[in-house]
Amino acid sequence: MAETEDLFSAAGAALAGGERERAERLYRQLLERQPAHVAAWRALAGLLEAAGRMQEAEAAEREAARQEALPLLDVAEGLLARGQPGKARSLLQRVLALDPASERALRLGADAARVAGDYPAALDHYRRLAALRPMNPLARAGAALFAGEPPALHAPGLVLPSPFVRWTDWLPLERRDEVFAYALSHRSEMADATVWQPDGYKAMTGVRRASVLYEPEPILEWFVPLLRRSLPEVRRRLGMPAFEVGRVELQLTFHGDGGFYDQHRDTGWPEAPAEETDPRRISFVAYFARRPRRFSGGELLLFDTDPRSGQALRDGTLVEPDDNSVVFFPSVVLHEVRPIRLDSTDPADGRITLNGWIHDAAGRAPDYRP
Ligand SMILES: O=C(O)CCC(=O)C(=O)O
Ligand SMILES: [Fe+2]
Repeated sequence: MAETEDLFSAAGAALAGGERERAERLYRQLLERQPAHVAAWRALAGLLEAAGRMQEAEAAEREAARQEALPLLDVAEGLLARGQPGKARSLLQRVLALDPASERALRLGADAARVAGDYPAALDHYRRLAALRPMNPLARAGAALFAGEPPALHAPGLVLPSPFVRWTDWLPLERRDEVFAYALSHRSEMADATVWQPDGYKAMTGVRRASVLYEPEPILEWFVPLLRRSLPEVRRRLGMPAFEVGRVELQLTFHGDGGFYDQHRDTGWPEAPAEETDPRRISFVAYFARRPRRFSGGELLLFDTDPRSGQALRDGTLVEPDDNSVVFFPSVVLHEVRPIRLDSTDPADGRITLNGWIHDAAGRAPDYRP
């Protein structure tokens, strides 16, 4: 280190003494030893510019910016891993201002935007990555997903954002109001939500806290046909092969203050018997809430999954539980409901969903993995 600083001073002195060639040689020597020396790159860039060697000067300036951005990328990645996407995003904006071609900043920026539920920003980052690396599978998959297009490619083995389809302002308003009113008038009939255990379904408040009303008849009648009509488009965008639709499970679910559902997949938690959940292909959740929402939290998180281990690698994509929005995702995708905070006991202030699963009539274990 001391040696490089000596070189830096010597180069500066040479420059001040008008010995441009010697200064250049010294800066280059220094940078060979310490390529991360931002000030040396900048000094070299200035020297080259003064000599009219514009292309070389620009290259040195770009390298200075790239080297300045590198440590910020590590910090941003750490912030993201510690659940601070907001801070990570502002840092990454700085990095991209310095070095617009930083693939790592674009990847991290897309991750940070996804986990903040900012899909337009995620799309923008994937598109910029795709412009730099047109064949990069992550760039192509991310750009297609957030543009609402079918998956661009089949890339088994890669960790890609889990596919989903989300629509806002989904139901006609009368239908939206009908569900909301039905949920409120049947609130007292809802039972504690359960999860599967080897000795049967159990309420386990350390894993899931919610109330459920199974198969709400008057809603089923029109809701299930509506789902069926949406299915071709949903399947297309999930890149899911056609299957013969079997049963559709439907439930009305309520989350109040403290409600949540830990990480799980709807095809079994941690391992449900095949006959219980194997036929589930597509999970759907339609959200109902007061506008503006009175509760905070309660977002759905779709994890990025390592296809080899089946474990969640990253928080993935956040889905806001906006009133009258709906989300569809493959039932094999790992997900969770983040804790809900609410300082009211009025059920109308809570998080109401119509959620369930579309079955494959053949009922086999899924041959589809996202
Ligand atoms: O309420 C949600 O957003 C998801 C619910 C869920 O994961 C489930 O019921 O299996
Ligand atoms: Fe689920």
